[in-house]
Amino acid sequence: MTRIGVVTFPGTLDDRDAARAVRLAGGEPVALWHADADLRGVDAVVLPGGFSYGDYLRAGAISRFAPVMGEVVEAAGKGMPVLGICNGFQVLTEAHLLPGSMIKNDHLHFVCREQVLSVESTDTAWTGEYAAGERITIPLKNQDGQYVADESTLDELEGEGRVVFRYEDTNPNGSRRGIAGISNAKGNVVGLMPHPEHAVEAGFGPDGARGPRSGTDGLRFFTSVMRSLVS
Ligand SMILES: NC(=O)CC[C@H](N)C(=O)O
Repeated sequence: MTRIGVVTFPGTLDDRDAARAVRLAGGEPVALWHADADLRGVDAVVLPGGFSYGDYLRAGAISRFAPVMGEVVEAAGKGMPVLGICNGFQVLTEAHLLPGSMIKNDHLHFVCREQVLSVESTDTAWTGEYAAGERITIPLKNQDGQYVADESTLDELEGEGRVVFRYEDTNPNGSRRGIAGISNAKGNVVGLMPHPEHAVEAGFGPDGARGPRSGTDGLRFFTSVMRSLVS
């Protein structure tokens, strides 16, 4: 069975939902602690959402120095799939596994909504089971969700097909070019602000009466990575 590590930092709050998403997708979740010095032989890693180290200094800025992150950076460099969700995305930018930064939402308020995204790239370890251009609805909840990078970095991301998700219908936080998620050049590392792990079970995720898969648009992140590991 595919073993997917879920990292808990002090202040993480979505680790249990991430572990549950892994289980519902057919994988085995493995709890990793921020102070761990090894990844316990996992096949992939999820950095979940929350307020690691209280978002002090800057969201993700302290977590980046946690012992487990040294292992995650090394494994990611060797091609291990890594997914950063919300605070996890913030950690990935702070750790320089992904370019750019997350700053306060442009309206300066916390945002909590069901967010429509377009899947712009299916060429990553975490999105292979989506259709290019597909619209999905998953929850978004954060205060530091505005993705920023300089123009040349944004052009490079667009040119290399590394914009993985874009906000649809509305830009909820002022992110440059409506970017909701990006990948590294190899496509094994993906970060996004909205939360796929909160939309994995019918009746609990965003509903919207959109048919039989309603509320489960996030599940294919986790089935995609398992498929990418066996193929
Ligand atoms: N949901 C989350 O992971 C929150 C992320 C981060 N602490 C923020 O508020 O921006």
